[in-house]
Amino acid sequence: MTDLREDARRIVNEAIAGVLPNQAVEAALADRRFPGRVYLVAIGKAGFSMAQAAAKVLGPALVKGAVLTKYGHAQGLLERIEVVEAGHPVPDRNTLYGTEKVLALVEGLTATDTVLFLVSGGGSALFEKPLPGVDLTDLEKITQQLLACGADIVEINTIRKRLSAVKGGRFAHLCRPAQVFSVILSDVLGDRLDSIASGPAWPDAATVEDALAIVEKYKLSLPSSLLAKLKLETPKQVDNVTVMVTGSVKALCREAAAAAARLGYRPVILTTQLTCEAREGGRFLAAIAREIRDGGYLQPPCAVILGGETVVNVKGKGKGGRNQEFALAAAEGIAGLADTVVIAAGSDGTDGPTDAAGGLVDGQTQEVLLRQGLKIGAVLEDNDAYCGLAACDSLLLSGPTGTNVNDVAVLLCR
Ligand SMILES: O=C(O)C(=O)CO
Repeated sequence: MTDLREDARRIVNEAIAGVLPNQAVEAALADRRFPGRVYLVAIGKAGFSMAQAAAKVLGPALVKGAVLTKYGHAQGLLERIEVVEAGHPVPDRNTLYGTEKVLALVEGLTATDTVLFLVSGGGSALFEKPLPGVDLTDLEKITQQLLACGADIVEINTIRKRLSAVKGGRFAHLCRPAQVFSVILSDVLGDRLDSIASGPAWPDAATVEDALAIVEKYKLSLPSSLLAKLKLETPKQVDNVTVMVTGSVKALCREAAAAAARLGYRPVILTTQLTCEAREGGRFLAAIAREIRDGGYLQPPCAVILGGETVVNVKGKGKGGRNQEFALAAAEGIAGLADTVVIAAGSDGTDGPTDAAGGLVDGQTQEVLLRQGLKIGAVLEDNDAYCGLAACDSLLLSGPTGTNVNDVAVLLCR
């Protein structure tokens, strides 16, 4: 009989392999002919693999390009394409440097030129030029507040768009008169094009009122200069863009279900739209495990799959990410159960500001931590899931995967 933990790893690895963007980008470009010169811009955590796939299809038709991706996400050099790594989730100097490179690339194009714009999640932090009057320190401070307050990605990006000269449709305007052909790997539930990477080439659906309501809801502290920027309307029309969306958390969950079935588990995808507090998600999945062990709901061997993007309200000083909090909370809920594991992973391989993708726990995890004097409740209170999971050898350390379509959690019962 195979090891339950190994099965969980395998299911997640195979699910991620099934949503790598390479094939989708190749398919999107295979029969497409662009009339004039083609310039490539790829932003986001999957930027390198998307650019690599596109360059392979375009061959000599590609004049030049730029990739802006997160530190550690470049996988080598690409001919005629400059690769810049930068800060994520908080933008840094390299973000601004890389963005200037991109803007130089699209300056002075003609109406027959095409900007092939490859977009993946993470692009908001990696592609940024602040509006005049906003500086990098302002962006760092507001990003940190937004990430810690429990706002979801649509809310976070509603604010980001209003402080930026490239987000919320403004990049598409800067490419004019060239046409923009955009291939988008979605990491936003419902595939909202104005939210994925803050929609550099899509009109902003949010209004000034929406932005101010978010400031009020989360009691964000902003200097009056930034508040004034939030009151400026973003472009509501973009007329030089064609978009193809590829990949999503739904596909990730379907791949996980198929991988589980191959290993002999009965798979059930419970939802692909989980957006609650991460630890609540973990507790919920643990409650389902208990139900299964009580003889209800599903017969083992089974795999219960959740997909989505949970949030964390950061109150402590520890280190972690939403998938790590999810897994650790689940460990408390499944404590003492035999033949039960929970794995929670970000498909990009980097959960929160850490080098871990998530966590993998079982019915013994809580006991192992208690023997070291660590109580799961206290670790979660300090938002220190990384250290908690490290202490019981339960971190997932895959490294960057080359894709980014949000998160998956799997409960395996045998
Ligand atoms: O805005 C971003 O960068 C995200 O990760 C969501 O697409």
